[in-house]
Amino acid sequence: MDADANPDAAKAQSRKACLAARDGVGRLARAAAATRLFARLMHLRDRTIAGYLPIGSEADPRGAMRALFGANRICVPVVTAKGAPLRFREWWPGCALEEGAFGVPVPTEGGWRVPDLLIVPLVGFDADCARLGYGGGFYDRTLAGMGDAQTIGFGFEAQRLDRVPRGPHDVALDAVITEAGVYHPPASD
Ligand SMILES: Nc1nc2c(c(=O)[nH]1)N(C=O)[C@@H](CNc1ccc(C(=O)N[C@@H](CCC(=O)O)C(=O)O)cc1)CN2
Ligand SMILES: Nc1ncnc2c1ncn2[C@@H]1O[C@H](COP(=O)(O)OP(=O)(O)OP(=O)(O)O)[C@@H](O)[C@H]1O
Repeated sequence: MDADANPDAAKAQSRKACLAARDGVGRLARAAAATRLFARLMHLRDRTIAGYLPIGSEADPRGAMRALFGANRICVPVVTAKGAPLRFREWWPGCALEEGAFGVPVPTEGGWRVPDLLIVPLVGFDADCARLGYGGGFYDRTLAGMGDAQTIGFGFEAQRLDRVPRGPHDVALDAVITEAGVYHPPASD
């Protein structure tokens, strides 16, 4: 099968494999990934940074979110409607949360923010920084409308595919951080 000709079917297959691999990631790799994310972002000041509140076996960015809070504004994604871009609500350490769409925790109060940097959860990725998500298209729709915001995928080596099947809407990330290092997309020129 030509994966790019039928990306939705190819993605569904890859998604299962990536989620199973992610479920198997151990504590050491999880701690190492979190440390790398923090090391990469700790210099930031006066930014509006979208983190996320992890579900299932996702890499946990909350340590970096807590550390970045204070010198930066932190927000997290909220699904407001199917087929709509995500919106981002202010988050702070210990803020009250409730269960939102798809079982994702969301803050109960706080203003809406427009992030200039997004830490993006991954189901899978490849070395060119193509991303595979849960399949709702939420991040693709969101990033399509965000202009020059910086995007950093966060996950584990176990989630790396040889090549993520490309769909017409897919937006490549500016970097992917895992426990092993940082990936950047190939230069476009
Ligand atoms: N932590 C986190 N927050 C996020 C996302 C995400 O991927 N991760 N999203 C990214 O778009 C949006 C929520 N969209 C989602 C769309 C589908 C599923 C989903 O299919 N979940 C699986 C099982 C989840 C698990 O691992 O426990 C399911 O419902 O079967 C999850 C989130 C916004 N917030
Ligand atoms: N910008 C967009 N406009 C319209 N449809 C889109 C857009 N982005 C994605 N879609 C559609 O949404 C569906 C899911 O897309 P895709 O499989 O790429 O999601 P994903 O990136 O894995 O998931 P997510 O972004 O929610 O984590 C596809 O059918 C795709 O065509």
